[in-house]
Amino acid sequence: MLVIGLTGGIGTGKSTVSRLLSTKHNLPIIDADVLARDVIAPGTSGYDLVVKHFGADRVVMSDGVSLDRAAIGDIVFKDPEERKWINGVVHPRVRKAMVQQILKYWIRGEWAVVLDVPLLIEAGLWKWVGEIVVVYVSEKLQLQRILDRPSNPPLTEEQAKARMASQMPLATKLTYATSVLDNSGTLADLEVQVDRAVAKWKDGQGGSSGWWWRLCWLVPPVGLAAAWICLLRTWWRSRQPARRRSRGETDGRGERIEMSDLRKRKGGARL
Ligand SMILES: CC(C)(COP(=O)(O)OP(=O)(O)OC[C@H]1O[C@@H](n2cnc3c(N)ncnc32)[C@H](O)[C@@H]1O)[C@@H](O)C(=O)NCCC(=O)NCCS
Ligand SMILES: Nc1ncnc2c1ncn2[C@@H]1O[C@H](COP(=O)(O)OP(=O)(O)OP(=O)(O)O)[C@@H](O)[C@H]1O
Repeated sequence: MLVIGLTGGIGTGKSTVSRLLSTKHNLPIIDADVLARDVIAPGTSGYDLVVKHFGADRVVMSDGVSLDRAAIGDIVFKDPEERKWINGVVHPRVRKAMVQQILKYWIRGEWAVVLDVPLLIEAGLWKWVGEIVVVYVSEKLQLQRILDRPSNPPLTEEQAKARMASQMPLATKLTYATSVLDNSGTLADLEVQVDRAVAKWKDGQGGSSGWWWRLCWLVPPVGLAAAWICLLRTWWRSRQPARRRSRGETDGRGERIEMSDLRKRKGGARL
């Protein structure tokens, strides 16, 4: 089963792409935002921790039970330490729920599953998926779409900018991508790109017969070996010097490669 990691920035169009993948292409979707709500819903250990940490007077609504998500958002998107704290509560629980759902879809014999995770790269989950799809728009359009989106209560420009700033820049996320969906155009433009991406993934899984994923499913040792190869390939691609440089990594190895590139260009002159 191909595990597709779908990511991007807040408001770049991940849910819009998920909807297309689910309704048009029948792919199962695991939505991290939904799981992140479930794991701090009333009655969970996550809820108790959040209420105890932030204080019921700040984050519980007037009904005495429901969490005031806007109030929590105002705290955590302004304060990196508080964001780190809530991530520490939510992320391990979301990861566990995701693994359970992936297993469920694998047992069902699905050929692929989509993980819609806004923080796929930030949280390091990109290492565990076979495809990394980044939904991209410019920062200007991103802000515009967040502000235009119907939400209750609507986000102010300041709140939207605080959320954007709390995430890794989209340009850096692009350097991890195995597929990029440019959502700067119309919904029809996006749909064409989604169709093309699905066709590519299907090809990789054995085309219309799906012989390859069926073999992996029916013979688990083959499936396991294929999964390891797939993870190694994702990891290897991410180590490529060009990708590392473009996301600003300047460790020794990257610098040496740049220097040797320069040497070649200068006809071997000493630098
Ligand atoms: C702070 C909370 C309560 C605000 O809830 P609210 O309903 O207003 O927003 P919602 O959950 O729908 O998130 C909207 C978007 O905000 C961005 N976002 C959410 N949490 C984070 C975070 N910790 N860091 C950066 N961006 C985030 C994502 O792009 C997400 O799609 C909520 O976002 C939360 O619990 N966040 C911490 C857990 C988390 O990281 N969730 C993201 C998926 S794992
Ligand atoms: N191509 C498009 N043209 C116009 N509007 C769009 C397009 N794609 C998405 N939108 C709109 O932009 C807004 C943000 O899209 P969406 O909710 O899919 O983003 P998201 O990445 O899932 O956001 P979040 O990180 O908050 O979950 C929505 O109101 C959506 O309808």
